[in-house]
Amino acid sequence: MGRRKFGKKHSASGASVLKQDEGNGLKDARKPYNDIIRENDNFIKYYKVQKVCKEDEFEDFVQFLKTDLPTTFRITGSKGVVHKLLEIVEDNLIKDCINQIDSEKPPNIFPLPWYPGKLAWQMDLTRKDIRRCEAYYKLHNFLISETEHGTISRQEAVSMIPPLLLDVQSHHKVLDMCAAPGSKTAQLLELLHANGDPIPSGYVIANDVDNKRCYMLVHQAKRLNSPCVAIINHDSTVLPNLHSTQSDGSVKQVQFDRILCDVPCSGDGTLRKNPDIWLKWTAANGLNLHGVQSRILKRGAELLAIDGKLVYSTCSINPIENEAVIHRLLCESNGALELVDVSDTLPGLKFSPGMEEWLVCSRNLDVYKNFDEVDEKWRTTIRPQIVRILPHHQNTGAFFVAVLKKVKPFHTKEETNIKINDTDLDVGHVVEGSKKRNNDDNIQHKDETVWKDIKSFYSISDDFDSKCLLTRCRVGKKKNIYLTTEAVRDLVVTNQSNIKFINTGVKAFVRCDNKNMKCAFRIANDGLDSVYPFIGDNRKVYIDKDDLITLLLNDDPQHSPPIPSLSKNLQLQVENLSPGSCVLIYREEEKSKDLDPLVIYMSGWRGTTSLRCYMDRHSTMHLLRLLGGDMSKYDVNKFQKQDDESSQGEGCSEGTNTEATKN
Ligand SMILES: C[S@@+](CC[C@H](N)C(=O)[O-])C[C@H]1O[C@@H](n2cnc3c(N)ncnc32)[C@H](O)[C@@H]1O
Repeated sequence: MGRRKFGKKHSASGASVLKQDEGNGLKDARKPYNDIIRENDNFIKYYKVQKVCKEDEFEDFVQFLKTDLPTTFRITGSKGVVHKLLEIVEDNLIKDCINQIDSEKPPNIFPLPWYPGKLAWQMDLTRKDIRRCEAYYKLHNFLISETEHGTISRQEAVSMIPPLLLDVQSHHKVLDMCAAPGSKTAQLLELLHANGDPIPSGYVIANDVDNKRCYMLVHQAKRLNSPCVAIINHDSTVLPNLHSTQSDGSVKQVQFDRILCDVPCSGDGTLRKNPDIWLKWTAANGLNLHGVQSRILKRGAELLAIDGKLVYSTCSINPIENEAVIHRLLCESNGALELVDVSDTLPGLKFSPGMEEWLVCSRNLDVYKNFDEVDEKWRTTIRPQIVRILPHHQNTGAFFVAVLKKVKPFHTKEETNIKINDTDLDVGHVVEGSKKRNNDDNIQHKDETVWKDIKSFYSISDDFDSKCLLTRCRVGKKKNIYLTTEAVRDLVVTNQSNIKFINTGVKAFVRCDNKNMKCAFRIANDGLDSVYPFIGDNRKVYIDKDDLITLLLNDDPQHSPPIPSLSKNLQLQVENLSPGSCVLIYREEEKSKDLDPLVIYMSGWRGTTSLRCYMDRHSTMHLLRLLGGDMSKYDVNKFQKQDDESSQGEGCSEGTNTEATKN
């Protein structure tokens, strides 16, 4: 969910420009949010005449829109981690906030009733409350470090709904047509990995027309460490067909099992989060976007497999951007698409059914008085399987979701079934932009050597498909080696002449060129969950809680914990381990058969006399939090330590401690 930037053209989408002096005539919309007068007569008039909710609810609807949005977040990760984090939220975080607040009415913090497994939480606090109030500094630190680590996602409640309704399974081919900044892409990826499979056979292709915004997707994908994602940069209205190689070597057009069309919209459902929209709202915004929204949806329907599901969503309240778009496609599809009734899918979610009638108004709010004047396509009734969420239903933003199922072919373009030469990309490259791949035998040869060294040093099992390792450049020393899946690699290789791939793969190995190690690459934390099952026992070290906490508390690369300072068990394990990269494994003792134990894999380094783990600051905080270790060194109260704030920076990267390899 999201909306176009203020006053920004969206040329590629063909959508019109939102001008600064639109709306209620105020020229300078760049006011501090506090100073914005949350009123717009045209907005009120328009939605009254559209009968967007029952008459007796209208006042509530408007009042809720005028208040700030509560904060929400989702918990994600392996089952063991999720269970632990839930415990921390319920037992520590909430109590902490309540105890700290010097008020009779502490903030309400509760799990969203409709989100499965208590994994999404809402608190009646705005982002600003949390940032500015000292009592919430631990909560603020929690939100920042867990977000950066990838174990929570701060996402608006209503924006969590479309991926849930898509019902993604680990084998699904999923397309996210308008993906940036990527909160829903992240959720789709989580669902793909939900059954615990570190390398699912399905994938998510995340597309956005805006090249810069595609890099927001890169950041999201990096947080989640999935090898099953590729980011592409196209106008969805004319998204080229993608092809994949079949088992018989032929190449066939990809038909997606699941498609998300979270289209660009006027965004008036986000008024609580973006009050500047009050200043520039006009009825024209929705009208101008209807065309591009319809074209994106239609292209999505073309790319959908038979029996596949497509979710169309907007954060707009306007029926012209919502029901009218769905209605238009249903009319054109000649029975190929059906609306799916999702009204019972998320018990506990309050919503209104889709609108059955709507009006077309001009920019000046001239409503078509004589209904005969209105084109047929605007006025037919739509069945109410659609989910419409308004802010007063359950104190959220406003949102629109419709789920479509394809039951027979629709606008089929000729299916291509072409033979191509199988491109043998042993250690290939991550494609940046539309650069074409050219063969370079020398590099292939060198890469084979690199792979041989890695395979032998880590005793990597023969089941591991080294073709799925990619590098970013074809010439010179490779810095990082990325892991992708067979299916994603095939897509990159097969489509690189007509698809602009921005990024794919998760970092699996990092060059470290240390004279003490017999391999030039160390293991990266990012891809460890996927690579771990293939690593031999010779580089695995099992670590207990106390030793792990000792390692995590050490942040001085020049003085890593000396081996004799660690437990006897650990000393014995590393005694015969040659210097270099290793995997540290922590396994919590099983408390109950019903609960998955906490298991953590980390990239470690056995120095000549010391042992350490590679962890950035946020991941260190995350692990200490899970282990119940002393966090005082990192869980800084910025109100007491204002001067240190910049040095507590939020952008550390793995291996802040690159010097560690010298120990
Ligand atoms: C509502 S936002 C998507 C929010 C995103 N799904 C999320 O959950 O974070 C709409 C996105 O559509 C992109 N967009 C606009 N026109 C497009 C087009 N014709 N093709 C593809 N993407 C487009 C915009 O750049 C913007 O990032």
